[in-house]
This record gives sequence, C-alpha cells and structure tokens, in this order.
Amino acid sequence: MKNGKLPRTVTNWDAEGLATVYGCHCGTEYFGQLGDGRAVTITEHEGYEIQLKGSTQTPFSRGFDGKATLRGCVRELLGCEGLSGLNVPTTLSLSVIGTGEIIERPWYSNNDQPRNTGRKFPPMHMGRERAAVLTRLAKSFLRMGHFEIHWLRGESEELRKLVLHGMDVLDIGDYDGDWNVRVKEFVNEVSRRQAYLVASWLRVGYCQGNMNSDNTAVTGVTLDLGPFAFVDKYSRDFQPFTSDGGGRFGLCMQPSAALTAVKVWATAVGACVEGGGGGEEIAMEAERTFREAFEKEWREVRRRKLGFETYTARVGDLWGGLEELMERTKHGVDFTVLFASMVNVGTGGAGVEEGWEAIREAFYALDEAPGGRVEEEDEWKVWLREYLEAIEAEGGRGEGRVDIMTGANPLVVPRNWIMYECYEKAGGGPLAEGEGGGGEDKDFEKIRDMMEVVANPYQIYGGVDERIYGRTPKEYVGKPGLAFLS
Ligand SMILES: Nc1ncnc2c1ncn2[C@@H]1O[C@H](COP(=O)(O)OP(=O)(O)OP(=O)(O)O)[C@@H](O)[C@H]1O
Repeated sequence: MKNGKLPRTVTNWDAEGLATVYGCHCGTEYFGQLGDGRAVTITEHEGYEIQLKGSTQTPFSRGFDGKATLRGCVRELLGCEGLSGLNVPTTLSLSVIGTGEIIERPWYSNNDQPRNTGRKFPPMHMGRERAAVLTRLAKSFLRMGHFEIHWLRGESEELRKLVLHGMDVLDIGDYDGDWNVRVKEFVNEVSRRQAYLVASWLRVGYCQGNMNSDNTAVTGVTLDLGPFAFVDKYSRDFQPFTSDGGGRFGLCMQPSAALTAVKVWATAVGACVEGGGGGEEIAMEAERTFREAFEKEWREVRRRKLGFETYTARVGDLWGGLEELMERTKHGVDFTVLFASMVNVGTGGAGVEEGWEAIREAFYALDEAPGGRVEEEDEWKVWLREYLEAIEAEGGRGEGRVDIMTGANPLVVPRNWIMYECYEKAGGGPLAEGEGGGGEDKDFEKIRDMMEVVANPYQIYGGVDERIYGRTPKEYVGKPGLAFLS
C-alpha cells in the first residue's frame, strides 16, 4: 500500500495522518487512480481504524478542496447509526464537527425534476454550504480498489503484501502455509460478506447509490454513505443517485452489481496465486461462493420479512406476488410501513378485511388519490387471502411469527427527509443569499434525538415526532436533493 505524507497536519494536535491510494472500477470499467482525497486515518484504537473525513487535502485530492459539507457528514452519521441499529454491517460515525467554513458545491434547484435512471443528471447550480469534519471508524477501511490498483499497475509484490494484510484483517487461517488455499479462502470470505451485505440492504430497502470498487469494503461493511437512500415508494429500480448511467446500481440491481465487483476484485487478487493463471479460476470460485451465499441469505430475508418458520417455494411465490403488486400500485406503497404493519395481519384470527385495514397506512394513495382510494384494493385483498392461507398452513398466527417479523422489519429507517430536517436545523444544506459566516445559533438537538431513534429501529421511541414512523410526508415526496441526489 502506498501512502503519502500529508501536505498539512489534520488538527492542531500532533497526529500524523495516513491517506491511501486506490483504484476505481465501475462495473467492469476501470475509472483510473483515486485515493483518499479527503479521508485521513489518524490512529488505531482497540482494533478500530479512526478516520477524519473532510479535514484536509491529501496527495490524492486531484485538485479538489479536501472538505466535506455539514449536510453530507450528518447524512453519513445518521445513515451509519441507522444501519448499525438495523443490524446491517457498516462503518460507524463518532462525531460531526462544524469547521465554520463555507464551501461551494453543486446542487439542485427547487424546479429540477427527477428523470429516468439511465440519464446522467448531475446538479447544475452552485450553492454555498457549511463545512464539517466527520470522525468515522471501522475495523478496516480496506477497499476493493486498494487491491485493483496494484494489479493494474503490475505491482505484484505490493499486491501480495496487501493480500496478506487483508487475510490478517479477516482472520484467514494458515492452512499449513498453503498460499494458494489461503488466497482462495480469503476471496471466498470476501464474497460471502458481500453477499450478506447486499441481502441485508434489500431487507431494509437501502440503496447505496454508487457501488464503485472504491466504495466497497473487503470486510463487507457499508462504506461511504454518499448518495444513498432508503426506498419509500417501493420500486425495484429505485435509485436516488442521479449519475448512475443505466440504473446499474438501482435497488434490486445491487446483488448483480456486487457480484460484478466481487469478480473483478477476485481476478485482481487471483493474480497473486502461485503458479500463475489464477485470476480466472479464482473469479469463478468467487462467483460460485457469492451466488450460494446470496441465495441462502435472500431466502432468509424473504422468510423473515413475511414471518415464516421455514422457507418454501410458497414463500418465494408470495414474495414475488407481493413485489409485483407493490411495484404496480399506482400511487406507491411504502416499503418500511408496509412490512412493519404486516405483523398485524392475521393476528387473533383476523381475516382479509382486518388485514387490509392493518396495512392501509402504507399506501401513498391516502395522500395523493381522490378520497384516499387505492385502485388496486381488490388485488391486495387477493394477495392477503393467499398470505393468510399460507401462514395458517404453517400454523404461524402466534407469537413466533410476530417475533420473526419484528426482528426483520424495522419501524423506522433514516429516510432522506428525516436527515434533511436534522441537517437543516443544524445549519447544513444550501445557504440562502447572504446567510452564513458562522456564529448563528444552530440546533443540534434533532440530530441527537434522531440518533437515538434510528439506533433503535425495531421499537417505537417515545416523545419524538410521530411522522418519522409513517410514510414520507407529502411535502418531501419528489423533492430535489432528497428524492434524488448526487
Ligand atoms: N472535496 C473533495 N476533496 C478531495 N477529494 C475528494 C473530494 N470529494 C471527493 N473526493 C475524492 O473523490 C473520490 C470519489 O468520491 P466519493 O464521493 O465516492 O468518496 P468520498 O465520499 O469523498 O469518500 P469516502 O469513500 O472515503 O467516504 C474519492 O477518492 C474521494 O476521496
């Protein structure tokens, strides 16, 4: 691993930072050399690597300012806290500290309209925003791109050293010193972790937005919570990141995007197999392992979300029917509210009508259609009948089912509008003409409240704004910078 001495110290204590170089694949396409352009590792503490994001330029800043917005830092803080509470592997954030600086960033205007995925749609307007520094930590920030750059440069010694380091981080056994077996085990472990990660994302409706190899941690944690969002109105193609040409990183494309990333990375790592020619074979092994691990975990996700003891073909069919219905429902169905309320379907001998009443609150037609009418009500009731029959057949109307479902279906996720209200109150986001300069009294209370709420997503947290447990409020649906962002 190459590292550069930083041109400036990070803070006024005497820490010397470390910024690393890495490459970047988007799918199979190589984007060239990147590196920690605004992230700096300052120390290790009790097995955790601690980084500052937005504190300074580094040798890899490529002419950018090395800074981060308060908006982005608050989003990463709450996003990590939320994912962690949801039991989804993630890096963690410790703090956000405003620097008092104002920086310029491109942003959307209020009139911008979302467009189809497949069209690049970066923000066109420059806005002024407050800057901040995020402190974050992880067992390791080792990215797939760290390996790929040495592979592409033909730096076999560096690649081997990095693979050894990766083995150390993931605790790969010695296998009697058989290097090739160790490499295979390393690649398999990374493949399994990526499969588990994307299945977990689908469980909670998380879309990472940008899944390039510089944002993919080999430890299988969510890394770089940038243009991410949790889906509100369910769609397989949901993608908040407007620069995703072709929609290749949309919500339900994430497993195949992760598989591509794993295969490219495994090919790179395979280059250090002794005897040569390892890349292709290792990539095939990685693909097999990924597919197997994903299929296993994805079954688990569907079983648990629907509240069954055992996964059967019937559960798969129910899921397929439900997904199709969610997608087709005209005004949209809220993914989180739907599954959170489904725990009340069929309890105490209740039938289809009661089931329908239990899930109705998930439908955006309540806000958007005349009289709140859901046009597809009859079809939903047909699905509910099939669902009730299936849980009846499994004998699953009791406590067991409730436990399974409540552990898989959160009541709250850090939605973009929730994070918006948090950073907005703290002074983040685009500033109005003449606003800024620091010194204003900003309100951080909402961030603190929300940290507690999203850290406990499987329970109602008393005394906070009730809207956070419901559909995305009407005024935020489709809003530039929330419904879609860069
Ligand atoms: N303001 C900036 N100054 C310097 N480098 C930047 C800046 N913004 C982004 N970069 C660099 O550009 C690349 C792509 O940025 P991206 O937004 O994916 O990552 P990031 O959010 O900055 O970083 P990380 O992946 O560490 O969370 C990264 O290498 C990043 O370090």
